[in-house]
Amino acid sequence: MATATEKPPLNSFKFMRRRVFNRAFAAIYTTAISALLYHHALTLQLILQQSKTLVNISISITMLIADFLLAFMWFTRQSFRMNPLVREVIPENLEKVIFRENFPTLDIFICTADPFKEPPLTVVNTALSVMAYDYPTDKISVYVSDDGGSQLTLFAFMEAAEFGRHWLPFCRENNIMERCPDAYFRSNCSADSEMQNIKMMYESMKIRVESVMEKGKVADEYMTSEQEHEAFRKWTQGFTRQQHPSVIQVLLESCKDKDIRGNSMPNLIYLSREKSKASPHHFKAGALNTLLRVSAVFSNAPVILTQDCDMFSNDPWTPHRVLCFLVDHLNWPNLGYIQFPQIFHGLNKADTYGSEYKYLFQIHPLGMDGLKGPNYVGSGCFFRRRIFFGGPESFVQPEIPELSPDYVVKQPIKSEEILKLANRVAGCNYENHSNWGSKIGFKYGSLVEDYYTGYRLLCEGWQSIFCDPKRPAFLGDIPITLNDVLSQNKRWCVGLLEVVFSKYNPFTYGVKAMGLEALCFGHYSFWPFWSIPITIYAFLPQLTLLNNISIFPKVSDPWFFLYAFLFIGAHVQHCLEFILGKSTFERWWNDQRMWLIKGPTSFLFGTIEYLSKLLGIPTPGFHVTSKVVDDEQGKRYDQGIFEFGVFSPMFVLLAVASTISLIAFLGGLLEILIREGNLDALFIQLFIAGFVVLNSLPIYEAMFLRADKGKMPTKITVISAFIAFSLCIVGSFIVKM
Ligand SMILES: O=c1ccn([C@@H]2O[C@H](COP(=O)(O)OP(=O)(O)O[C@H]3O[C@H](CO)[C@@H](O)[C@H](O)[C@H]3O)[C@@H](O)[C@H]2O)c(=O)[nH]1
Ligand SMILES: [Mn+2]
Repeated sequence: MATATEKPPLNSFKFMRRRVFNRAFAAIYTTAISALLYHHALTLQLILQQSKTLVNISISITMLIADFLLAFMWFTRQSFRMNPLVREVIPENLEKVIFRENFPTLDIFICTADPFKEPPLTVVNTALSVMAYDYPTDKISVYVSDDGGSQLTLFAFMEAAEFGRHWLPFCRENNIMERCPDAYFRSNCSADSEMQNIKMMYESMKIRVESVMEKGKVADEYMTSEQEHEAFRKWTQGFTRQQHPSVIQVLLESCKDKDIRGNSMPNLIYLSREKSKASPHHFKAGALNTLLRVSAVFSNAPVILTQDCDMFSNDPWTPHRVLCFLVDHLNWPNLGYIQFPQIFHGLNKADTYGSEYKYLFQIHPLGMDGLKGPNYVGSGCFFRRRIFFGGPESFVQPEIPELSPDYVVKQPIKSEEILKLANRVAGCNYENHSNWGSKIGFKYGSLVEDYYTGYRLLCEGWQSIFCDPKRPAFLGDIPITLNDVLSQNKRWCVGLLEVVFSKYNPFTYGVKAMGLEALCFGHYSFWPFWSIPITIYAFLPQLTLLNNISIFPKVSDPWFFLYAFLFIGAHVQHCLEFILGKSTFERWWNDQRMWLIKGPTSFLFGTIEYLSKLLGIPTPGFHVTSKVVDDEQGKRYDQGIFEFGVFSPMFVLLAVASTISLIAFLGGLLEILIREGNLDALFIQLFIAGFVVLNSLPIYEAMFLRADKGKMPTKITVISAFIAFSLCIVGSFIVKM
């Protein structure tokens, strides 16, 4: 073992050169924005002096509001650009610094919530991929939280425990990188008999799980031991997803269960916390807090990984990379978590729905890493257990000593006493009158529990680190229909607004606690507000264009160049950032298109849903994203065809906005070409309408040209065309008032 002085390095970082450019550009752009606001003030003054009509005044004020909000969002976004840094880890050096026997134990949490939206086989694959980490197996404990309370999921895990005994040694002996069985078998085929053998085992597990799924329950013939019968007896008549006792099943016990080579297996524990309609369960945050407690009782590892059920491990060395930061304790006494990016497999070439969320998951975290650290994104994040119990200097003691992060578990996990305690802390009333969700554990109060928890932890004084290795550490599923994408985004918006309107608002509370970093969180929290400028820009320039009212500077006016610079500058910078982040022009185009689409849909409807919730109108809460792929939809997705198909009120507004732009663009062109209208004065409006039309091409196609199941439902096309024409008529009446 190397001595302290000659310890080889485990990690390094460097600030990105582009921060210099970012800062210079930010200075120039700030000047331009100030000029824009000044121009707005001038216009408004002029209008008031000329005592024009109420309509003119309202138009000016509305455009001012839109531009002000865009400017504000731009301003907060610069926080990500001031100090980006990249890190590197050298896991090859790890075992020169710390012996394998001294690696800390690791508790891995996997959350699932619905066997029909999250197929148990997917969850099982995720679990197997992390059980097979290149890490001392007796130091790993995998906990599966099943909020769906489904015997189907438990059954799949019983099968997985058996299959794992073959899979783990197979991966180890063949030094396989893809330790998620499904991903491995999809990309490898060989005639090698060992591989054929294990593939057959996997297939037979798959068949068993799928046939149980089809039947909807686990029939007696599938239960092999008395222990299994015992476990499934919990599913009595009155057992429903919303109301049932806790189910905790130890499927593998590291000190007893061995793989086929005689090496120990990791602990594998199935948990479905108690649910009752009478007590709130706080969705995923509640599930994670139960996992924190139950895992404390069984193994209480100092390091925790949280994982969504569809995010499998793509690199067995990930824990090594994490340790490269964690063993460096002295440098980072306040280091609380290490976040890996969410990266997705199965994206189509163009990334039609911008599902990569390049900024959210890959570009912005680099910027935050140069400040206090990246936000927590719900999956692929390694925590120190201690972080959940108060700030670095202010430890908060949990109500029972067994849950304390420094408590040492003394009994075997299947002992009567331990199981009893585990069931107690998984009870739905356990958290009543306690600090869970406020001072201890994952924080309650927002549907984006990841964003909110990360934010609060950094406010408490913890730091975090972003680790983005070349080979993605995890790969996840993406929603492949527009409705799923927008519903997910809408849920996020509701959660973000819950934070904006709480006492922890990033611009007030956050700025005091963490300075510049708070603007990053503030920027995200204001996402739903984007609906205001985008919706204004989707309607106002178009409706005024149709009525020959000019609302922007003429092309011959020097102020025109300011508008041109602001538009081109922002778009070119985004596009460059995208391409430098190893993406393509096409993906950038779709990303900006999705941003426009979200304006009058998810951003706006998220805001409405939040307001309804305030008024006590029931809302869907945490609507889990479906991970099941319909074959036809999958095909269309691969071809890059937009998927509408269902009747969603969000689509109505989207179709109205696109139709109005089309009418305005064609009307404007006619006016200018045939009647020699004033191109000089109307150019910007014509350009905006044209830009929306260009972005809306797939929407027109879905409304008017397609016949497949994914087209815009005819009902929506008719309703929205009717609304669009009515709006045009009403608009022309109003301006003539
Ligand atoms: O009551 C619930 C609801 C959800 N989940 C789990 O939470 C995870 C995320 O749910 P999903 O429907 O996939 O949401 P997404 O919007 O795709 O997830 C992103 O956004 C969430 C916050 O809204 C984060 O929790 C996730 O980590 C992040 O990937 C899944 O594993 C679910 O099983 C639960 O355990 N209990
Ligand atoms: Mn997800």
